Amino acid sequence: MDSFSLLCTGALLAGGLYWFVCVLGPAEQKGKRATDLSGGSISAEKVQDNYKQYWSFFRRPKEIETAEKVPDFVDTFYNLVTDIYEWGWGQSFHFSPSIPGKSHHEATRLHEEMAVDLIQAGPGDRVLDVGCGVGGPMRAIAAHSRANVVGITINDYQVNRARLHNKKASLDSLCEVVCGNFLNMPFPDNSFDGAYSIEATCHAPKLEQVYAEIFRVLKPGALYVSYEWVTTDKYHADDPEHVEIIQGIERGDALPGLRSHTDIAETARKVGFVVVKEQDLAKPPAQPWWSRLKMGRIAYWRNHIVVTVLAALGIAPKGTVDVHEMLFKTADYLTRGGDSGIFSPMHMILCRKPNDSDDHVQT
Ligand SMILES: C=C(CC[C@@H](C)[C@H]1CC[C@H]2C3=CC[C@H]4[C@H](C)[C@@H](O)CC[C@]4(C)[C@H]3CC[C@]12C)C(C)C
Ligand SMILES: C[S@@+](CC[C@H](N)C(=O)[O-])C[C@H]1O[C@@H](n2cnc3c(N)ncnc32)[C@H](O)[C@@H]1O
Repeated sequence: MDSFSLLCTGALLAGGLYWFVCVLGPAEQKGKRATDLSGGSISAEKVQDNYKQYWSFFRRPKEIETAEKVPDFVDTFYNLVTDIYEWGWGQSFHFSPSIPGKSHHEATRLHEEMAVDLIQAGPGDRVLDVGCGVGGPMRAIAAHSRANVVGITINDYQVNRARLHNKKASLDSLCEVVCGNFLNMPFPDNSFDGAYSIEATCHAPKLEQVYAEIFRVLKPGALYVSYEWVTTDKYHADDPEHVEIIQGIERGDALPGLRSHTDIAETARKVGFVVVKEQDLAKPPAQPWWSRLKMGRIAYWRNHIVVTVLAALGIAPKGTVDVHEMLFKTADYLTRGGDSGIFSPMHMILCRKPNDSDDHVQT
């Protein structure tokens, strides 16, 4: 073999190795492998139909307004996206402000730890994670605070993923996961010492309903913190570009309608909470939360090729390509929402359930 052929063979082998390790391997550190992408609890042959069903909610707006149908629609969404999220983003399904000198992973963890620090939970406390996903935040929070965390999610595929990850991380003695609807939780009144929700209550058709449920299960005096998805004071409903961005975010993220930042504290007070603090964590001096989305663009193209090849080979379900394309477009709407400042995924509200002895004057 002459040296040119040797060079070509070497280059081919290196390229193949790169493809195997970087392309077919997890897109995100500790994520899922592309070859394991599934439709969650939906069988492979039904993924495409379920994707069409998901979109039909938006074609018939009356249907999405029917509040009782929203949890099923959200459940379908998470069957479709959970594996892709884990593969391309990791085990925490939320944003966090970028922190110079820190990795995405570290910034995510700090954002999660801040939630449990705000509700002042510690060893022996029983804390509720409202809309827990596959449990990335739950594990970080349990490890940081040593509190017992109980997570609830509507999606049974996520329950199994979260339990598996809890076991692997040796945190299953502190972390428990329940499948259920956060609008009607299977927990007794006054049974938690604290609660948090990270980018999850935006899926509730009526915020009042989920806040009232959280209020019910908290012990008097307990704290609750939420990171809410909202439109900011820069959003103008009469600007067609603003409307296009917000509708794009709603469609690509299974949202029954984004709320205004002004609705959050008002709703919390309405159900009986005392509002301790409210702050949009996306506002400067915080660094952009959407820079991670922007930086990932090349990887999304690569992922698109991987998903297309795997679906063509029958390794990934057919509809995976459509779901991936939807997420691709959603990433763009979210980036535009961040760049324009009309949208925030981290409007933080810290609330307290009053003690029975408190006078009920709202702060
Ligand atoms: C809180 C919610 C989810 C927020 C984010 C975790 C997800 C929102 C958009 C998602 C993604 C967009 C682009 C995908 C990309 C095309 C793919 O190749 C790899 C995965 C993505 C990066 C994916 C990851 C998760 C998001 C950033 C909502 C639902 C309330
Ligand atoms: C974007 S994910 C965030 C997950 C998690 N908080 C995290 O940051 O990784 C939203 C979560 O809310 C859950 N969810 C949405 N609607 C729900 C409902 N009605 N009842 C219970 N969980 C729900 C979803 O199943 C999903 O786990």
